[in-house]
Amino acid sequence: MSCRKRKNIPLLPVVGFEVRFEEDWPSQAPSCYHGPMLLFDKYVDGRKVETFYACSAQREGKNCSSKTQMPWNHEMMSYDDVIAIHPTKRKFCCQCQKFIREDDSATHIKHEKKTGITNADLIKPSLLFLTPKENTKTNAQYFLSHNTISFLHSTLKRLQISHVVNIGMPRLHEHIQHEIDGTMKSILLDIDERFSMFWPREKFLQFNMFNQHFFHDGSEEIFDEFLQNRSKRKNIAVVLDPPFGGLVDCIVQTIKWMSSRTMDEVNESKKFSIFWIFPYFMEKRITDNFPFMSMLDFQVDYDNHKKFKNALTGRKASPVRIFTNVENERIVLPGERYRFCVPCRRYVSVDNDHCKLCNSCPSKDGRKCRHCEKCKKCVKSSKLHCDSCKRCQIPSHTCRIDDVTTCHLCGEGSHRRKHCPSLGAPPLFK
Ligand SMILES: C[S@+](CC[C@H](N)C(=O)[O-])C[C@H]1O[C@@H](n2cnc3c(N)ncnc32)[C@H](O)[C@@H]1O
Ligand SMILES: [Zn+2]
Ligand SMILES: [Zn+2]
Ligand SMILES: [Zn+2]
Ligand SMILES: [Zn+2]
Ligand SMILES: [Zn+2]
Ligand SMILES: [Zn+2]
Repeated sequence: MSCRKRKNIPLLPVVGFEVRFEEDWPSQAPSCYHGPMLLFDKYVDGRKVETFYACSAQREGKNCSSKTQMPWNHEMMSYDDVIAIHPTKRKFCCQCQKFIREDDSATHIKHEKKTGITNADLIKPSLLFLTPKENTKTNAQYFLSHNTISFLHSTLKRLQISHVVNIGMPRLHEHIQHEIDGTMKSILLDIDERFSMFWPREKFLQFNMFNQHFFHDGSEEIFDEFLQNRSKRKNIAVVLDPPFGGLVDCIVQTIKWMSSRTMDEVNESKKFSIFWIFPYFMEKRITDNFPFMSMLDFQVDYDNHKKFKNALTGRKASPVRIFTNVENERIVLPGERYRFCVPCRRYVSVDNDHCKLCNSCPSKDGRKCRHCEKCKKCVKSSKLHCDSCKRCQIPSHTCRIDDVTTCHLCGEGSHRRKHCPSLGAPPLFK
């Protein structure tokens, strides 16, 4: 194949940020409303140019304006307040996203409201009440589809999990609460304070997963009580669905922190099952930190995420996967879209053909692969081998001397370091 050669393309500086966890962090760090700030190193073309503290939650970087409590927090009723009101008298203002007190009705006269709210309704906040905060970079609040939730739930059941820590996973938490037998216990850790109107403190703690900060006194004790092995044996799982713009290193820290909190009497950190929802192209970043984790072929989808739809619906295939430390052969991927690969000992997508030469089912993005003799590995079937680039490329590519189209952070070819999702840039299909 011949390729167009273009030289002298001006190269833009490659800017990147890395978070640094010092020994004495967080005690030395300044704080904002979201807890201790993170220490960032800024790199331009691989050279460190600046070191600064920034808010851990607001991915807009340094400009966290929320030094104190959000003003409307004070007006929000607590779960205890809500539950004390008779169901026929409960009123929720959809526009203001809060329950209304009798004497405050006038303010909301023109707003859309829900009334006659039963206790059964209250355990479905994300399904019935809350408008996803999807536009703010801080929240990236997309709710997982029913299909994905059922898969996660049946997997937890099959693994005989007794206690589930849901970090940024409101839908799964709700789903577990619906269980009739109620044998599985679950707690939600999320930064969205609106959940405190729907759950008692034993079931919801306002928490920042990027710096392990709890927003209210007494939360740590509640969390430890949930985790720790008293007399009964607990089989714990942590399920995380972080905003994709979040930093991998911070989530890694949070998992290590969880591990240190599950110490049992003999001072040994108890093993727990991890399910971390993240895009497939972050695989290397995750497995570099946690070599014991692997990526499932299951495609995760969201209800309100226009870009990440299930392949079955004919819309764009989801790039979102689940990373886990559980042996893959114990996780049964459901339905006709998946099959069990005997040599790989794991379930894979039916399109992910086993390659005898690579000895794996190599597809990452759900699309078919082809083995390239020259590259000595499987590549996306849409690519052809380019002799100038010495690797397989899309046919329309431009050969370049420097491989500037590969991201230095995650190694993915679709963006540069500057646009890497791990740095807070909107990640996909730009
Ligand atoms: C379920 S959504 C999933 C978003 C999806 N991974 C994406 O980026 O498109 C993320 C959840 O995490 C919560 N969340 C966002 N930032 C958080 C933080 N710093 N700490 C804890 N929870 C957070 C949101 O409120 C939301 O419920
Ligand atoms: Zn902040
Ligand atoms: Zn209102
Ligand atoms: Zn295979
Ligand atoms: Zn191959
Ligand atoms: Zn090739
Ligand atoms: Zn080329």
